[in-house]
Amino acid sequence: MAAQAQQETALGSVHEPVGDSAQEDSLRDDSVRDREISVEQEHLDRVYRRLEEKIDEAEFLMNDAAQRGQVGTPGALAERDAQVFRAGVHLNRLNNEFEDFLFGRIDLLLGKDGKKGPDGAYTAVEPAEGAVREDATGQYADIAETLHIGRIGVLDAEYAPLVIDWRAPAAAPFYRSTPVDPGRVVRRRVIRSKGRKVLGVEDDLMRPELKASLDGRELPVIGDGALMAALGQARSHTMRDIVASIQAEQDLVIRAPAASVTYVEGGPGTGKTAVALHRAAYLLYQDRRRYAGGILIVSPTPLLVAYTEGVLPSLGEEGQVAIRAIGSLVDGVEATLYDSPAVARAKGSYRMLKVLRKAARGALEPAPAQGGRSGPAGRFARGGAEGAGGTGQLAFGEEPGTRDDAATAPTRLRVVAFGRRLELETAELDRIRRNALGGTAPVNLLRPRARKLLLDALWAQSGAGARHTDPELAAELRSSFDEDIMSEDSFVSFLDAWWPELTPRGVLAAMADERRLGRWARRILNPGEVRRVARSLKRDGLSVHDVAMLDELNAILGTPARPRKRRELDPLDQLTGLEELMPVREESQRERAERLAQERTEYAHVIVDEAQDLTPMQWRMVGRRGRHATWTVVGDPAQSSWSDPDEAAEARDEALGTRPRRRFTLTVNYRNPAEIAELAAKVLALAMPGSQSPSAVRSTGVEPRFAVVEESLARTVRAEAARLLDRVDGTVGVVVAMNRREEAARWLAGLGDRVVALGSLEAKGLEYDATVVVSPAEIADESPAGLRVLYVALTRATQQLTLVSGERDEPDADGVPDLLRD
Ligand SMILES: Nc1ncnc2c1ncn2[C@@H]1O[C@H](COP(=O)(O)OP(=O)(O)OP(=O)(O)O)[C@@H](O)[C@H]1O
Repeated sequence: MAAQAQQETALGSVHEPVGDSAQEDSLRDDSVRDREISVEQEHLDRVYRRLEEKIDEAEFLMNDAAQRGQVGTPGALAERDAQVFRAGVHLNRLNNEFEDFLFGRIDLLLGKDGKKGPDGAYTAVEPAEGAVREDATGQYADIAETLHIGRIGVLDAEYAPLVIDWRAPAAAPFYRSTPVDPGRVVRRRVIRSKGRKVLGVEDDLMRPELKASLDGRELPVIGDGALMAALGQARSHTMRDIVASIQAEQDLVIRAPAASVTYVEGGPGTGKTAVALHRAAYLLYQDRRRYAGGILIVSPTPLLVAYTEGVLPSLGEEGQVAIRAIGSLVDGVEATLYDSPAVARAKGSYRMLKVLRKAARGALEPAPAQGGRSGPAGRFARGGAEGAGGTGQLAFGEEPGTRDDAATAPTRLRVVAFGRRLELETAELDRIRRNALGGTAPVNLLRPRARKLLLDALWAQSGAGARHTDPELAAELRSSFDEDIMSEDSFVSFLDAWWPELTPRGVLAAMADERRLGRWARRILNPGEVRRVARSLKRDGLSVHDVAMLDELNAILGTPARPRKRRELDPLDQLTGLEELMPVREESQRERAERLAQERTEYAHVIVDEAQDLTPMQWRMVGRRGRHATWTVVGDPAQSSWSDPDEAAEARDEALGTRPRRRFTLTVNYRNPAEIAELAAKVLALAMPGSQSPSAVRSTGVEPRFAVVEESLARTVRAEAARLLDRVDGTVGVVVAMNRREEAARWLAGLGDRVVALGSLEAKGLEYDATVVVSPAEIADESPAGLRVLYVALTRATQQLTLVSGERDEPDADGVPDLLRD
């Protein structure tokens, strides 16, 4: 398996012909390596000199702009602003991207890149005829062109490229060429540098059969290839970019045209998350104006957001991309709680949509009386307007209900109009409410309709209409009747209390009342589900699934139009000199960008990571943020923790609409060594019989270890975690069933910050040098999707895996739990 993957991923490593003894070989290797490093160092020095010139230019531009500013005509001021802004951006980019921005090189045969393909990469990259020649010893050729690839493009003074931006079409062969399909590339080199110093080079040979020469010398090849070097590195708590070693099948996804939906499936460790992040950077590079509308990346957990959020800045992209956990998609809300599987199932499914629609309308009704106490009826009915004279005097006592608490709604309305006492009783008010709520319009937008129906009823009761047969006179009278009543503060207060503006949180709070929820969920949820959901809504704090419910309620309730706020004074309007302008301009640019990002509710492109986990309700929430967007959806059905994948697929298709799908599959597992991948495949066979696991790209020779609990679970897990900490340089993750999260953190106390405990659902997307998976049976039994969750847990390690089994796992004599035996 591993060998086959190696072939496909261009990992060939061929060294320059060397001498007789091993020692001679190694000396010679070192001197070739040093020579190659100094070649790249020379190039990097040239690039830095050029960058310094560019910085001088940018500074000159800014000073020049400052002088022009003193002229003071409006035209000159506008030009000054524009120049200062451009120069500032330029300077900022140069300063930020100075570190480690040159990372690649390709040496190419003679030939010409063809036209740009639909994905922006060059098509027809075949060598020119005669570029490869043949003699008795085999094929030979000269290197005709060398390109250096980096995080941004740099041109020399004559506009020749010193560095090509990794996203430019000309850089595509750096990623696309493989030994199977090399195009013009003979050697692909990854350059490791820190600041201004080149530290090393790693080469992959794309045409190992070819004897190629560069400037009259045979082309040397150094190292075992960049991919292997990258994969072997210890993991930290943050993800690294893979810009220097993106593989061909991944590059196809990264550069796929943005129109419609790019749909990517692939097993654990195939680089889906990495690819999604690099794709965001690529799309911005391709069409910055289009994506000024923002790119949203939806991630399953805050842990994965924290793990991945450094990648885009390292690729030079930040501002336009928002990475949000699915529980933080609604502004101002951060879900920290997890629901039990049964509650999650009820809250996440389409059934909940029906319940919410009923709740949103039902929340306007007064809550049933509790424990023998009367409902709110009496509290709002206080006669007292009688005799006050005038028109439209309304009387009811006490404070009106708060917006979030429809339970205090009044149940009687008294008003004196045209000298008559008019009164609407509970039954009439209820009838009017039901009438106003007919149809599906958002509840908060129905208030004018409800007000109109109230006035109709009061008018009818007054009998004034019947007394005037002249329709014009009657209409005039009616309109003054309405105006008088509506201008009374007390009528407005009654309306506020009887038809308050409902908030999503208010409705959710109303659903925590089991009796009310029971009414709204009749024949939709079973009584057990009603009880559990209501109980879960009583807790302080929100769960991930509550957030999708809040967002749905927001759409169901609607927001009435509000009077516009006065435009705030722009501080820029107040300033004169450049000294003042610079910091404020900088500040307000950033602030403005942040404000825009906060206010943004729709995006130009939406990327969904771990898409297999979204519930139908979550798909609806995400769908609302990309109604006019193009999409990239990455996921792995075999890792889904949602119990009803068919229902989720239906919701996904609804969110994505009729946009055409372009499908890709990633097939190579870059994370797990073959030894771990093979063990995980056993669980995959149980979880999703017949599905294919990705091929592991490397093997470590270290088999997974099986440990059995002896004295106590806590001790065994702690000892196994400590053992792994000794064996790897980077991180160790201890994955337990969700209900053991807190105790597991205590078991590991004092072992240092290289080790973390996490619940099975939190392990999504993360990776560690080594993992301890605690009681596979517990994880598998947690939910109907438990086996798939276990598959996720087993595929988190880059080097070593230990399984700890308790009694429930029924380990055999070798400690192998029942679930993982052949
Ligand atoms: N081309 C590459 N070069 C170097 N490292 C890579 C490459 N592709 C993937 N990786 C590494 O492989 C690991 C897995 O990648 P990633 O997390 O993106 O996979 P995934 O498909 O999202 O996995 P999962 O489905 O398990 O969450 C990461 O450490 C990533 O950096």
